[in-house]
Amino acid sequence: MEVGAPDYLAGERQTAEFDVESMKVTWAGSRHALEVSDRMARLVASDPVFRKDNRVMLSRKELFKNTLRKAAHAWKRIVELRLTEEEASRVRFFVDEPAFTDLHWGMFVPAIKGQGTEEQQQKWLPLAYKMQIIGCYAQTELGHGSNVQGLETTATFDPKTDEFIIHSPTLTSSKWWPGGLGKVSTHAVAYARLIVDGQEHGVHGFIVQLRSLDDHMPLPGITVGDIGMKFGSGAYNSMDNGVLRFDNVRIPRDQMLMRVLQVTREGKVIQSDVPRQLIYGTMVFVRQTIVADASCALSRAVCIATRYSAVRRQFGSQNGGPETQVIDYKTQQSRLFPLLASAYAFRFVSEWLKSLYTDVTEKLQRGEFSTLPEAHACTAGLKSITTSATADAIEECRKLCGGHGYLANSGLPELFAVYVPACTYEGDNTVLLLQVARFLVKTVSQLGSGKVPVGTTAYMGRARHLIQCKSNVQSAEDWLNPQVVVEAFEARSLRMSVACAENLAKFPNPEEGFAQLAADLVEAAAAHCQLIVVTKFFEKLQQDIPGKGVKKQLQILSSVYALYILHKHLGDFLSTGSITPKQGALANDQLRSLYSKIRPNAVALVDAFNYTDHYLSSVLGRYDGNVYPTLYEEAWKDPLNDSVVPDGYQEYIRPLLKQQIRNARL
Ligand SMILES: CCCCCCCCCC/C=C\C/C=C/C(=O)SCCNC(=O)CCNC(=O)[C@H](O)C(C)(C)COP(=O)(O)OP(=O)(O)OC[C@H]1O[C@@H](n2cnc3c(N)ncnc32)[C@H](O)[C@@H]1OP(=O)(O)O
Ligand SMILES: Cc1cc2nc3c(=O)[nH]c(=O)nc-3n(C[C@H](O)[C@H](O)[C@H](O)COP(=O)(O)OP(=O)(O)OC[C@H]3O[C@@H](n4cnc5c(N)ncnc54)[C@H](O)[C@@H]3O)c2cc1C
Repeated sequence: MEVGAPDYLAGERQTAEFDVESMKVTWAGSRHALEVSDRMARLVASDPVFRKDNRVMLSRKELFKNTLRKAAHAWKRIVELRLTEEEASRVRFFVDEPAFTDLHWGMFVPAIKGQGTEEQQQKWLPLAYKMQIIGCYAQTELGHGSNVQGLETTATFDPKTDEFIIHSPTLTSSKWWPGGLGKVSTHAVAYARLIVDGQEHGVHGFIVQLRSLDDHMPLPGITVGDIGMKFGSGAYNSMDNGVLRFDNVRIPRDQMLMRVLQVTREGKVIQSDVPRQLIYGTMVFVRQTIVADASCALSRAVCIATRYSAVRRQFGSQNGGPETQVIDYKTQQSRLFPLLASAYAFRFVSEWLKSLYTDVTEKLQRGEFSTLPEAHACTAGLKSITTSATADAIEECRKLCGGHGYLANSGLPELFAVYVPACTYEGDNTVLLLQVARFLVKTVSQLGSGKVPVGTTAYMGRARHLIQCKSNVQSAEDWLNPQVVVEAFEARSLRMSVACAENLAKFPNPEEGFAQLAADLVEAAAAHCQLIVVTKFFEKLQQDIPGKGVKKQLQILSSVYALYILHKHLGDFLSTGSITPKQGALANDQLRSLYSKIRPNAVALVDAFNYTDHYLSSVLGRYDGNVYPTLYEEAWKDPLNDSVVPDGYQEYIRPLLKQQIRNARL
């Protein structure tokens, strides 16, 4: 905010009962992370090239070219200022425009790192790091996305020339969706069925050059282009999601990513001791980053809706005084505050997930693979529940802002349009929950075998207790005890998984049973993932959290998150007998009283996200709360208002009006 400018939300900020600067550190993860983030946000906000308020007005071609300009400018600044990897990734984050660079840094580079041998990494990574080649991740095809084993593209080894022949045998085998592919990438990690000596060896990744490094023309045998406009204006249309066909394209043998499986010069196929699932490793990496991204998108929407709810007034004027701030309505609070709590919950679970991922990666480097299934289940499940909740929440925030939320300059419509595909990409959310369900059912089925469940399923080791325990909540206050809450969540989750396992056992064919019970399995998987989020929030509070009143606020938010989920899924808790109807009602009483505790802190709790007005790009979410004059000014900037009488008046409006006059005379 400019120095000396009026702050219409100052009163809201004065009621805060905690130190906002300390909360900013907790949200960012460390003082260092906050400092870097803050500096990069300001760098981007102060650079006119990164302007984004005109995005929805641009045609697809203009939007795309502008995105290229921004990406090139960002890279120039990164090089000129010698930014670290951490700083560079924050710059890309604050530029806030889906672009080919997301896939280059987010998937192409990680795929080579995770699936390439040492030599392959040494050859390709320096080129990618300097952006002398630009890559994408070409897995999905027109006919298959979720079913990776169903991909049709082939990679046939030719021992005569020591090459692979990459081919798209059918229309449905055309690669379809990869971001950055349509117009920019020079290379792809393309996934194809490996065929050696007539034998199939599953799907593997191959580095394929697509375009000339001299004139950007597609290489012989490559047909490539953009798949067309997507949902919304602006939004994800800055990305060139692409289509790609291979017509017997030859690549050297050493361009197959060979960490998991090697093909020798003689055409021998050698399986290393690395499990084949590592081919899916890039998806595990990205799913983990998507959970962090959910907390960003959600906190952004909540920041807009909270500030605007404090500015907006409707009804309730007493003796000509001001009307009631809509944030004071209990209904507004019961819709908004759980979303605020969810933003914090997702932030902390993403922190934990990142540490789990780092730990598993280190173990994989040492040849220890036992924790891979849990990493897969956690990343898949948390990606699923956090993106679904965030997509719903952005739309709820739009509604919380009433009519003005529907204006493009509220920032919410575009945020929604950019965000919703997160429920689909990197694995459709239902398909991913079914993966979690498989993991849970397997864990339950091994309970009697003496195998002790560990990690996030450790609670299943107490199945005997959890299957029959009764919650001893007797007052609303009791619901503030994390142990009581966690036990109710554990009982619900365990009982749902056990019920699924028991029902599955009734089917002679387990796969048929799995298919029939899929809807129940998805619910059991979601319950397990919600337990993880609740537990990790409470565990965060065990840490030393400095700053006046910060821990207290987080305790309130953790209880709000847990009790909101309990309220939303009360049916599960009751039908599994994990709590009684009376206890459910007490949880609701507690929730109401927690909302009152959040109210004086709400604006400060969203200030703690430390978002610049540039990043928020929302008139309603402005830091200073100066909403109405800005809305009024912005309206006049619309191209329709360039002329008082619109284009088309002479052709279409005037004749109509004249005709009415003639009709009236008749
Ligand atoms: C540096 C900056 C970072 C910034 C990041 C930027 C991010 C940018 C985001 C950009 C936005 C969009 C990009 C989008 C990209 C994409 O969408 S890429 C394509 C993604 N596609 C998918 O996600 C497909 C989903 N399908 C699958 O994952 C699999 O096909 C599925 C798991 C559903 C099934 O696979 P099958 O091989 O058939 O497996 P199955 O037989 O069921 O299971 C076998 C066995 O393997 C285990 N398993 C499955 N997956 C994994 C895994 N990933 N890791 C480990 N283990 C896995 C499974 O549990 C089974 O185990 P079991 O013990 O035998 O039961
Ligand atoms: C914006 C965007 C960016 C993308 N970027 C990339 C990229 O860079 N690279 C890339 O390779 N791909 C990319 N993709 C593709 C993406 O990964 C796939 O679309 C995604 O994995 C879903 O697969 P699908 O489209 O085949 O959906 P489908 O599997 O066809 O899903 C359709 C419906 O069927 C249901 N369904 C499917 N299988 C089952 C099952 N077994 N049981 C129950 N229900 C089922 C789903 O729940 C869904 O409701 C992108 C997609 C989008 C939207």
